Amino acid sequence: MYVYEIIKSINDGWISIILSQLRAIKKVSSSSPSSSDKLFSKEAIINNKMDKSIFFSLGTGARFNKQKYARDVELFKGIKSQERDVHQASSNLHFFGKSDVKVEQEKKQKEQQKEQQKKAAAEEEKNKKRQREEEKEKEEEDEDEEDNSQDEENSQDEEVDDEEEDKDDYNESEDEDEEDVDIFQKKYVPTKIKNEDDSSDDEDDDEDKVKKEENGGDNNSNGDIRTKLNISVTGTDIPNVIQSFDELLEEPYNMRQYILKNIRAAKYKDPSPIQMQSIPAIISGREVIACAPTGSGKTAAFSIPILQSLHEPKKLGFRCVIVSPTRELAQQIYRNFRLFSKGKPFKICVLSKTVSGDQMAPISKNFDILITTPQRIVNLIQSRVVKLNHVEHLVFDEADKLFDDQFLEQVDSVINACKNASLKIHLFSATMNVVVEEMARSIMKNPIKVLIGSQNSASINVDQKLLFVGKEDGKLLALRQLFQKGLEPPILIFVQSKERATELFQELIFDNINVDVIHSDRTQQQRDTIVQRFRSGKIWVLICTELMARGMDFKGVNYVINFDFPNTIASYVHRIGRTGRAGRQGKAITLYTKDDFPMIPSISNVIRNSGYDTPDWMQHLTTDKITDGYAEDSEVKVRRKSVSTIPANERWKIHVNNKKEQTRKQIQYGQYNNSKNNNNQNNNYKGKKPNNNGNGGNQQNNNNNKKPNNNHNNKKPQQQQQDLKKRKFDSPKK
Ligand SMILES: Nc1ncnc2c1ncn2[C@@H]1O[C@H](COP(=O)(O)OP(=O)(O)OP(=O)(O)O)[C@@H](O)[C@H]1O
Repeated sequence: MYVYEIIKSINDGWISIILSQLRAIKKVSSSSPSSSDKLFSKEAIINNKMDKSIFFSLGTGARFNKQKYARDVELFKGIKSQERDVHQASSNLHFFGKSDVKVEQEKKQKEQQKEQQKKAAAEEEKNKKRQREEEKEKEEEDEDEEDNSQDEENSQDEEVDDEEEDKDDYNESEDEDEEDVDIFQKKYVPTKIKNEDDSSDDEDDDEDKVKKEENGGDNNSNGDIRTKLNISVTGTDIPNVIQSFDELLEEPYNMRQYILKNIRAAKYKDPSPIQMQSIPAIISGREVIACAPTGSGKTAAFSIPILQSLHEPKKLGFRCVIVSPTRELAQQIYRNFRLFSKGKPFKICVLSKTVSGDQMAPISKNFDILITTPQRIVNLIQSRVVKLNHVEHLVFDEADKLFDDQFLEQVDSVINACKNASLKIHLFSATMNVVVEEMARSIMKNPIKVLIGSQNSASINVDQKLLFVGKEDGKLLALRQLFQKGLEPPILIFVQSKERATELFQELIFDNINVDVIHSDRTQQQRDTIVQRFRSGKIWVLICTELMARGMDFKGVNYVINFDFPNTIASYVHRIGRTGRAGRQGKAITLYTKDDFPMIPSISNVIRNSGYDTPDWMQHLTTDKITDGYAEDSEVKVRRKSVSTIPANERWKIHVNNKKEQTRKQIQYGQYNNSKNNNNQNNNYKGKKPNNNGNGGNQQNNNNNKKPNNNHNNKKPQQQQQDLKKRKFDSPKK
């Protein structure tokens, strides 16, 4: 061993070290005369007793006296060829020294090994912890079981009704997995393309700089992640982002096992950027203003941490209130809470018109979580049926809409009714404006603002196109042409008003399109049925108003068509956000006429900011009334000519003749019986390509069922016609 140290020392020219090594040899030799030999003996190597470090110490360029040490070389060669295991032992040894690269590789390998060992130990520790937690959970569950069965008996009809939908939720998640949808965080929001005239952008940038400074800069690893994923945060003492849901099991979050189990069951692999920052913030007891693109998982970003923070069901009365602008969205949020609270008997309720104050009064104390529209809760507050003294979390989903004039007074009443000193207020939306934010900040305590991407931007997953159709009459023609080219359902078509929705429905139903219409004049039951049928693929094309623009999470919508141009930028962003959700791709086509020119520059800007192209002239269009789409007076309401083209009775005749013709053709080609046998499949578009006959791929479907696919399905044609006329007559009352 010492011989090699000496060689190395010679090589390095360190005489003094040589002397000391020689002294050492002398010492060793005197104590054990043959020790030097032993070091290189076959046995020593076989038993791997040799101190390998000696070989590692020979660096590149060590001039080894091969002649002198030929014996050792031969010995090594011999051992390599003779002994397999020795071969292995000796393979770690580099007799003739190693290149720097090899040394480096060795080092890295060692480090990796160490790292792996460390990870394995950590993993083991984690598993142990998980096991302990699970055991604890099990004990808790056993305790809860008694409560649970009692709670089930008391639970609201609504909850039972929604059981079916809950199942759908899980199925939908599985679909998602099948498609292998990429997690959202891998996507990056493209760099904002600046409009020279857009001074507000510059202001935003300045503001961003200030925010980053407030946030202590982006120099740490958290800062890197935030920068990479376009997460901007403002506020003080901002908790770190989480990069996996598993991190929530650890300190300081100590997430309950059952929640994580539910997250896994929902097939959420990784948190989305808004979840990465909002979940730790809310669990840490902070108030949050969250602004993130449509379909980026905001609902889970508040429901998961709130469930963790509520800890256990308590019969104190509502401890969490979620306010949403529409009943449909409230139902959806309710399902989300149910999904993540499975296994814990939290009592969750959605307030609807059918739940009267009398019904609510005796049971309100049993509930933990309330999801409601503003008017419903205000009614109960005013009639003193519910008390909100114990509310710990108050969430305004679609906050900018709720803080709008339409709801502001009601929102104010709700805030005033929440008297708990430790109340936390949270605001969530894909769009936010300065006025709302300022208003909210005045009632919030040291909130953290989380912004994903740039404010008020459209989802980058939606391919957006603007389509000029000349005059109002051109819209229907353009729509029919689009259908003829083949649009893959499900499709959402947005129009400006209930009346226009009905008119368009009446046009399309006679084109044999599997279409239905939803707006606020339809009954609650009709609305529920339509939403469910659209979700399950029984309706392929859904005509709707702003009622469906915000929050609705219909998985897999392929197209959003803005038949009527949206009135505001926020409306545009939310409408087209019904597609391209959870990392999927979607398409949006917006029809426009000359009347819509005032909104073109700002919408064109939004499209460009999300990474899609628009013609240059749109940026420079000057009209009498250019708007920025956010100020109260900026809403552009265009008076539009009726959608209807021909009188209803004429349309009916055409429809009946078409039907007859189609049936005749099918019988002629022997398709009728075959398609009848496939009746069940026809209710679902999944896996089918649209045909090119202008009916959205539903010709067979309609024929087989012998009825149009709308809510008149079970009625006779004459009855349908009467209903249609009645509806047309009824609908103008707003
Ligand atoms: N971490 C995740 N992994 C996979 N899917 C997720 C994750 N978080 C949420 N989702 C799914 O993404 C979809 C959109 O979520 P959500 O409805 O909460 O979006 P949103 O941001 O509230 O959209 P909007 O602004 O339109 O209301 C849902 O189907 C939800 O199940």
